[in-house]
Amino acid sequence: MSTAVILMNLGTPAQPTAASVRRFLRDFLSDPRVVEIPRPLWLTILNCLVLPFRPRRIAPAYEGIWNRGVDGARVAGSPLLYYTRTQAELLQEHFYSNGRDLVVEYAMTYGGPRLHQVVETLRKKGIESFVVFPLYPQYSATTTAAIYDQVAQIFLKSRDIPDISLVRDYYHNPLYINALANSVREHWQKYGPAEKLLLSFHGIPKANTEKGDPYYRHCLETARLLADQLQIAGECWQVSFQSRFGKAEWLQPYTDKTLTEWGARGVASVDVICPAFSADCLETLEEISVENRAIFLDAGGSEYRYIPALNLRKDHIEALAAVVENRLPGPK
Ligand SMILES: C=CC1=C(C)c2cc3[nH]c(cc4nc(cc5[nH]c(cc1n2)c(C)c5CCC(=O)O)C(CCC(=O)O)=C4C)c(C)c3C=C
Ligand SMILES: [Fe+2]
Ligand SMILES: [Fe+2]
Repeated sequence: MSTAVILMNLGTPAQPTAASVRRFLRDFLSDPRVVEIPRPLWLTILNCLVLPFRPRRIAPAYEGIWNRGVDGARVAGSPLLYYTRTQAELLQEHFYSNGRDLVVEYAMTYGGPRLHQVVETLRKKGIESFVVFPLYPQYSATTTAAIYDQVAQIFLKSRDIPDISLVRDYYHNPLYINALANSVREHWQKYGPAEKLLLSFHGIPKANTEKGDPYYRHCLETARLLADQLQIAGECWQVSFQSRFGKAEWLQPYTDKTLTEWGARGVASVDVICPAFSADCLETLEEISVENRAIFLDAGGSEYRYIPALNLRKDHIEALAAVVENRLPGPK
């Protein structure tokens, strides 16, 4: 039976323009998995307060990262799209060279390419079995479950549903933790370790955790496993949460507040890693590498270094391959 792996990530605007960002945000923020405020109220806020203003504010930030990957490397268009597409190509090469007859494609939850289009094209090519792989190591209903919903929606009216396997999470996968640890060690070899290592995860509303979303627990477990592997003392590292949106309380401690406190308290140098992002994107290349750097330096810090996402690292592609292999029938 021919099998396809579909790597999935969040999605990104088609262009770094206000019109394009508006289209993307409308699609993304209309998903009830992403914002759980009661529908009529949220749609009013979205249409009257968010979509008329946020795209114009965010478009310049997208402009700033467009065609530029980590360390200023030239990439085509949106870094998130570039890294996801190239991850799919590298994973395809990995399987070819290991004699595995698997097709690897990619899709985005919002924007494009859409999952339903990718699935349709693959089915026309005779694919009968799918591994849908959200590139979110830590499960959250706001991200991973949104992809499960799309899979269910695609086959809602089908009689003959193909074999589908969905990867729920890989926050404690040893190869993923190992790739993170290697990336930190290589960074330390280049620059020497900073006084503190900040593990900044994308936030979600605190209420989601209270209602049972395991994301917070998954983040803490990834952090503990990484710190164990790096053998760093408790006072040298901390978890924080970035990218909050709206007025409600999100998971704490917040990344920007933590950096302000550290700068003011005399912490001179900090390394920042973002383990929830499998690819560099707006939230790492702009929010972490530019905005939060300025916050730390303004607060009194002197050295701020961002450790890139795992992106196209060989050990990352091998970790993704291992997660896929676990989903396939046959000897492991
Ligand atoms: C409104 C609520 C949001 C939740 C909940 C949320 C969860 C969440 N997001 C990611 C990963 C990414 N988010 C990205 C951008 C982004 N996220 C939100 C809002 C929420 N995210 C917005 C509004 C945006 C767009 C930018 C902005 O307007 O500020 C991205 C980057 C996209 C890109 O184009 O580069 C990623 C990736 C995770 C992992 C997560 C929950 C665990
Ligand atoms: Fe987000
Ligand atoms: Fe952000």
